[in-house]
Amino acid sequence: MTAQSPAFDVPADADLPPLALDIDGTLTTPDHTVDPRVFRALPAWPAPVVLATGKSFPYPVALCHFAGVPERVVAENGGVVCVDETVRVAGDADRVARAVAAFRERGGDLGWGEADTVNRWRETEVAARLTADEALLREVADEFDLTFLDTGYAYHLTDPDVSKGAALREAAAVLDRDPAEFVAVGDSMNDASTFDAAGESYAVANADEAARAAADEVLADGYMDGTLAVLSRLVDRAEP
Ligand SMILES: O=C(O)COP(=O)(O)O
Ligand SMILES: [Mg+2]
Repeated sequence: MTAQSPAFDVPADADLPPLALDIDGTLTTPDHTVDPRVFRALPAWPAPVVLATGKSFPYPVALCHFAGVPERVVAENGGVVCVDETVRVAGDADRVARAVAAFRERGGDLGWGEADTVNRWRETEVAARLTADEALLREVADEFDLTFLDTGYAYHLTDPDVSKGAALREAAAVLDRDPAEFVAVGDSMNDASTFDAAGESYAVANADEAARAAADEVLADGYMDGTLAVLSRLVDRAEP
């Protein structure tokens, strides 16, 4: 049986590697919406796919749910890992909360408004809008010993002990896979650790400097076009 997708055919019995895919900038369009081809490509892939994002836990879970694929996700830049029925949460959320309190006391605003659905379900780190006071965020990150990340979509204050890459290693263990079996695609500095953990890594054309430097290869195509180019290449390579 062959599952059809707009960009490639994936034989269901093809020997294809597991994937670690970033979401924003990698599975999306330049308008920040999910590229509709994701809903064909993910279910067609015969090996495990781990979605690794800086977004909070419900976002990648919802994407898996609506794409009809198993819930295999890394959220909050590695703070949360959920693979099949296993969930682990790591990182010093109290320290992050104290850093946010200090940021606010000094006049900072995370920039998401009253409902703040960006942070509402966040368990281990915090995200600020790119319009937030970057210098002040960097100041409190230093003071509270947190990592400052600029993904191009948001600023994050994250426990330095967590990363997408460390989380991918944990996800791989649950899936009984070697992290080196994974092929990773991403676009930002928060994907560099994923690229280190995976055996093969690609930065899409819209990637930032840190992702480009960490990737094995920088793709000619951006966003989902770049990601699909990798998947097509893997399918071609697997064909006898
Ligand atoms: O949440 C962000 O800032 C970016 O999300 P991403 O890791 O899926 O690109
Ligand atoms: Mg991204």
